[in-house]
Amino acid sequence: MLQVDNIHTYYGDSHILHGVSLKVKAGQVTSLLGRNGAGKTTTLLTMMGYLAPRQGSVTYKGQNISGKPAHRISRMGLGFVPQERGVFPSLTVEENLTVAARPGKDGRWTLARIYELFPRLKERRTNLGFQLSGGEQQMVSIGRALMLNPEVILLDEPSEGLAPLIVQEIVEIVKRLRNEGLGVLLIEQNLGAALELGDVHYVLSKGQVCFVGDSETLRNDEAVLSAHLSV
Ligand SMILES: Nc1ncnc2c1ncn2[C@@H]1O[C@H](COP(=O)(O)OP(=O)(O)OP(=O)(O)O)[C@@H](O)[C@H]1O
Repeated sequence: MLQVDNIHTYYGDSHILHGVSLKVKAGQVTSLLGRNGAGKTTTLLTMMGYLAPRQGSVTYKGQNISGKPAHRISRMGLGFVPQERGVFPSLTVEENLTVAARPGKDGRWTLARIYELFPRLKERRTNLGFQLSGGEQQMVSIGRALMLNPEVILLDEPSEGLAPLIVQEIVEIVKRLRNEGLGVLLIEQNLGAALELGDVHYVLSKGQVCFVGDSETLRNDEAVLSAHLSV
């Protein structure tokens, strides 16, 4: 569905991604792991069109999307939940959710369905962005991406800084999205959550993929766990 082939991405003269390739399939969670600075966020930003790869390509449903502007890529069906969450502080929860909403082909995600997925957001729908907890902000950020009716959703460290109970809530939400047939690409520092969720894991090191495999294979690969995942 979404495929990255041999991308090389730079920040100015700094060569960050050295030939990263990966695939995101519908109805699966693809996890992207690796130490700080390994290139995970850079990979997502390249896929979403915020950075243009100097070499290689990003293909979505057979179409080369590398170098297309981010707003067009998002309109094609790629939802993005950035690490910094991007909640507008002076808008209400409901305004944050609807500000960029757009019906998809089958208009599946509506405000009512987002509130069913996140009952807490319904309770807080008139609260302003700056009044929300970290977990609630993360829910708004995921809900807002869903309101664009994506077929693939890219999540950059959704559990970062959240209490364990909220992390578990986010894990359950990601499972539901996968079960609804979305393709999910997940950057996750919480290895337990990543192992629970990931159908396939890619481990990045210095801008290159150094491991691809399922949770069981990763759990048993002590060399990769200790060298690249601080376990
Ligand atoms: N705007 C930028 N300008 C220059 N270098 C950058 C920029 N953003 C990131 N980098 C560098 O690119 C490398 C990869 O960063 P990236 O954010 O992709 O890593 P990451 O694996 O997502 O790690 P983290 O968990 O810290 O976000 C790092 O060495 C980082 O210092």
